[in-house]
Amino acid sequence: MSGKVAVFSAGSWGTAFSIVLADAGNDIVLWARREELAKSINENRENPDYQPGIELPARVSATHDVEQALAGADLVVLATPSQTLRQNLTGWAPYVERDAVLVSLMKGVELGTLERMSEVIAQVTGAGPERIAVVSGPNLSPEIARREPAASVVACADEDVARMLQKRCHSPAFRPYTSTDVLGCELGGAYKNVVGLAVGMAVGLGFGDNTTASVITRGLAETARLATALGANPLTLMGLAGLGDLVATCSSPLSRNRSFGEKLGQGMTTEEILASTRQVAEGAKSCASLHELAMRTGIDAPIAEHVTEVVAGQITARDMMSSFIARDTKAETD
Ligand SMILES: NC(=O)C1=CN([C@@H]2O[C@H](COP(=O)(O)OP(=O)(O)OC[C@H]3O[C@@H](n4cnc5c(N)ncnc54)[C@H](O)[C@@H]3O)[C@@H](O)[C@H]2O)C=CC1
Ligand SMILES: O=C(CO)COP(=O)(O)O
Repeated sequence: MSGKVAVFSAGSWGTAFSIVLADAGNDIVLWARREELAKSINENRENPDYQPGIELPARVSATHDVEQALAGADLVVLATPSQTLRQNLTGWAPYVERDAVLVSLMKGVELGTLERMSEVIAQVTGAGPERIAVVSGPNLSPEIARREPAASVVACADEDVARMLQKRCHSPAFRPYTSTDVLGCELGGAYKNVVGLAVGMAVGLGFGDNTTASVITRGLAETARLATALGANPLTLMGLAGLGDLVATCSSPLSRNRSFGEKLGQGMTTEEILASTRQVAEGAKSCASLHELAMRTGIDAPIAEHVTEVVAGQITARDMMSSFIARDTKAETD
């Protein structure tokens, strides 16, 4: 099964996932925000800004023209920073083919509205749940771009659509599993970034594996508590889009969220860290929306709460770790 796929945009994950889709037999048009980047990708077969040193397959071409990217595409893959999706998609939506399936690769929750990316897509495009899908799993983009073996979850409320997407992105190095739990996959993906920040802070403070394993495990408990309260299948959180992604993010120096946390742990401020990178660390924004979502749902979320405070400069990473230990004691399963 193959066809034309439009990928928005040519950042780290959009570029790496284009390689997966091309290896699976699709023709990809990769939209780049900057015209000169699109030109450079077409001329040099490489995205020097986001996946340097990786040769792009012949099936991948780039454009800065939205209409050209979307014409005839039956799959539209969205990989912008989460907080920019609504505004961007509002401009792109008029050119999306009527029956195209919109696929979110994003791992964030919108500030203010507290909406997941699939909800933003539904509102902006009017697409029904059978046209909205999510891909989420332990997929650090530099490893995917190098075609190192990895698995992931493709979720859509309509199982037939999930199966179609599974076929469209099953490549020799990338193994997708289907799910109908869109909410569970999205919350797993967004929450692991926040836990990755907390783990990074512990690493930056010089703490070892007991500390990081404790934060990872309690992070998974916190994620599952909120996601299941909102209707997720608990097994999703034990799978690739939950535990799998949490392990990859929290253990890898390639993770931008973990690295961001590490710098906070070493004493840098959020502003200093943001000024030092062009890539997005979604957890630095979604910590606040997830904390608010947890409060609104009546769920205890100390990791999201404290990470939000550290990112906002209200407490230090060391304060956060002390507070985790000093909290009222309780049963593990409460
Ligand atoms: N990089 C990775 O390993 C993975 C990333 N993701 C998720 O994919 C999403 C995108 O992440 P990355 O590609 O890694 O980010 P990135 O920072 O590498 O690239 C972001 C892309 O969005 C564009 N962009 C930035 N601000 C924009 C704006 N205001 N309007 C339009 N375009 C804008 C940039 O030009 C760039 O093409 C995030 O939600 C991230 O959590 C998910 C799985 C893996
Ligand atoms: O989502 C990811 C891996 O699955 C990428 O993590 P970072 O955004 O922290 O780099």
